[in-house]
Amino acid sequence: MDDTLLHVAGISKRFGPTHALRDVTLEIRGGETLALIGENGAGKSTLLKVLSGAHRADSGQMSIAGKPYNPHGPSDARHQGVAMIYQELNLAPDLSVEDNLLLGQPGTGAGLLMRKVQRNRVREALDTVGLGSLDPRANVGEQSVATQQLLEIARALASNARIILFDEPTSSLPQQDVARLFQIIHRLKNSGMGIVYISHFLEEVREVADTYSVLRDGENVGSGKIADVSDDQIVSMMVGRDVDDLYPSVPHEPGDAWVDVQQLQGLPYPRAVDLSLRRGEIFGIAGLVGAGRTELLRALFALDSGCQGSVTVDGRGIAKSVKARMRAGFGLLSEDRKNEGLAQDLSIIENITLGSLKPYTKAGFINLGKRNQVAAELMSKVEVKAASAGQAVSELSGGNQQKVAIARILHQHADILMMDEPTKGIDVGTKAEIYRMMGQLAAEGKTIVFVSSYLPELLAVCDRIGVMARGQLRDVRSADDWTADDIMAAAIAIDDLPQTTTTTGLEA
Ligand SMILES: Nc1ncnc2c1ncn2[C@@H]1O[C@H](COP(=O)(O)OP(=O)(O)OP(=O)(O)O)[C@@H](O)[C@H]1O
Repeated sequence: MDDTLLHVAGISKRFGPTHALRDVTLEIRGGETLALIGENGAGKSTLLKVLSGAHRADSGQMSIAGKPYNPHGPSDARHQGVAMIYQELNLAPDLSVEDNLLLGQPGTGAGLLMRKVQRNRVREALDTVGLGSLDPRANVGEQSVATQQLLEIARALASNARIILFDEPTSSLPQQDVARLFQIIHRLKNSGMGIVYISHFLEEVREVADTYSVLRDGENVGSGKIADVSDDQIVSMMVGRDVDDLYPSVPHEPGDAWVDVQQLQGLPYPRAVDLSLRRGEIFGIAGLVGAGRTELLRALFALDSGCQGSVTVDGRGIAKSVKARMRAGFGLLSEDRKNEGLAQDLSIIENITLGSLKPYTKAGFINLGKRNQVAAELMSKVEVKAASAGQAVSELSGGNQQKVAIARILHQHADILMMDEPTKGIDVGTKAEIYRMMGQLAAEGKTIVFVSSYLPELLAVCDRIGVMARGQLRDVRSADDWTADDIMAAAIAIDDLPQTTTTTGLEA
């Protein structure tokens, strides 16, 4: 018997000159989780948007349990049993849990009996996602990101979804919530639903998925059972060539200590941080979500008023202003690229060069040719995939936006590059390129401060690693003297009870 739940054949989708999907085919059975894998810009999110009714395909056919499926929009897709869980959560923060779960469903506000049926459905959905003790009248805006994500799933269940689509669902979750999410995905799958799951972490893919499909440049390049392929095989399908080293290292020798930080104090984090950084070293910072890692970088960059403490570079005290810190060589890659990082409506070129137009300006005129050439070189260095350098950043895939942000701090010629989760949302092949680039920059004598929640990359790439816990930089050692378990132990302060630990990271 054919137990195909979702069948997708010959789907194509263009955005102007960009062929985001070409003749894509996909199949999911009930009780199966399919991992959708591919480089940044390969078309994964576009495919999920077509499946969830947010985009209309230019051509191709879809069917659910043998019946044609052509959603007119996301709510029509939901009515037909397909729900999408986005990275950015989509609930109404001012409404109650119950109202959110019933939003857009037929019969809301109808008679008492209907209301009772609906309440039961909400209860059941909350139970299934492990939120049975949550008050349905509680306000959604007061819940944590992890709870809101579970509520999104509960909402899909309350609307009788048969197929749930997840677009990098772990990217903003702490590790203990990741484990819970995986349990729930397994539960949904075992109840006969079909799941599609996008992730850049192969460890995650192996943990949740039964089957995989790899997209490259919008085309299917491989599919099958996840147990039948190695990580190397998946990576070479993604990038179209063998990648022999996922953590390439460039020889570099850390030199003298030249940045000295004393008693750096924020409101309330960081707390009395002393730190010494050497030329040509990659200094990693590990820690749990909320431990103050981002705040430490912001304080070093003098972004928040009210910070105390001294920062010297080569023995010179540096004033407490962003301008002074930038002049002294500091550059910051923010984790929050949407709000703080990039101007979404401006082009790639403008985003890369806007911070420092001086090298191209003469008598008040900008030498556009030169500027464009430098931007193009940086784009190819970090391998930004775009229709053209003039394309608006908002039209790029998430990972490619991150690469533009990296190109921008390279353009500033910063000597002390502070990178907050620089590989978040970046595919494995490009991650390797970023590690290589960090090694090259260190070999040129630059200092890199690398905040990451993904322990394998910290351990493989850094010269030294410090662990932050509750605002303090507690323990700094040579990377060779750390293991993943030691880092976890240092990151979890004694009174922060450990729940689940893995060796892959401290958060997703
Ligand atoms: N609204 C849009 N306008 C123009 N181009 C778009 C639009 N949405 C996506 N694209 C392009 O379609 C291609 C596929 O993008 P998509 O977001 O599907 O990639 P992805 O595989 O999800 O990447 P990532 O891993 O970086 O999230 C990219 O080249 C992207 O720039």
